[in-house]
Amino acid sequence: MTRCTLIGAPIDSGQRRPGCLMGPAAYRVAGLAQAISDLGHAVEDRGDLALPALRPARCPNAAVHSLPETVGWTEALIDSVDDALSEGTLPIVMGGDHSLALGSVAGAAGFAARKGRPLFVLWLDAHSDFHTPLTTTSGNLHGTPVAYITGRGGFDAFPPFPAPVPADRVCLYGIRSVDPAEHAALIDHQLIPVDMRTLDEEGIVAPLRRFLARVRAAGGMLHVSLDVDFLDPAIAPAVGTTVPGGTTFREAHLVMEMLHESGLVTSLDLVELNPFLDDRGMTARLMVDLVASLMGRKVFDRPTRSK
Ligand SMILES: NC(=[NH2+])NCCC[C@H](N)C(=O)O
Ligand SMILES: [Mn+2]
Ligand SMILES: [Mn+2]
Repeated sequence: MTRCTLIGAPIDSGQRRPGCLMGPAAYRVAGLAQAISDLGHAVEDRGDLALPALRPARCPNAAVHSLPETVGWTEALIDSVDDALSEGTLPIVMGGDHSLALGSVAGAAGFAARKGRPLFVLWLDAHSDFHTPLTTTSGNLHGTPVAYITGRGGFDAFPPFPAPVPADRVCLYGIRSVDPAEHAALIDHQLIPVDMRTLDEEGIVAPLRRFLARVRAAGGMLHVSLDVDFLDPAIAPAVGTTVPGGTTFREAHLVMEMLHESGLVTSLDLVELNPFLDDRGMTARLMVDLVASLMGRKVFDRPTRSK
């Protein structure tokens, strides 16, 4: 039995297409808490975070937008994720765009540092999100958390990242859209993504097994950040940054089932769901279903619907 804390993060400011702020509501409507408690776990929904009073923040890159909001959300998430971990629970952050991971991973990193445990990050995404505020050309800060997590510069407006995560403890999984500046920086940091080509060749299991073995051997904590666009847009249309060629239903579930069996996951983000773009809730429901697999639902536990 795991105790889970649901944290609503109604955040839209990391990109330009409105709708992600409805994410937490969609997860509640799709029955996230029930799906987890049906598996025998305890769940507490803390409701939605509020944006703290904004302080001015500036960035030399004129493309960057919504910096004060993003800094504010980052601060709120650092505290709520750290609190949930300190209470011995598994925080599940219901986003909200991926900029929320600036705060959720920083909160997990602060906690891990106090416990003297290494933090590992599994980034399930079509994108590497490795821009800094200085290199992004879209100006959308949801494309930057992996740079913040690994301690790259350019985040002067943000709280200093507690104990930056070395690049070799970050596993980018399912990647198939990387901007030129990100690509150069990935090479620089020797951060080799497990891209879709690799998954095509090796299968979804082997690279994940290798990573999880390293987390276990190090006695690490594991933060999982699940971006809706990790999934193929055919099965998960409710996202503003679709890229064809994503993971299938079974590949994604297999990842979640392996994560469950590993027993290593200590915090989780659900990001980029834009319910405004959904098709009768199919993406929200799939995300809830994936969380259920992560929390212990087995492949046999599926009902057959007649008609
Ligand atoms: N979390 C995401 N969906 N990120 C998409 C980022 C796309 C692109 N690399 C950008 O920086 O604008
Ligand atoms: Mn992302
Ligand atoms: Mn993405």
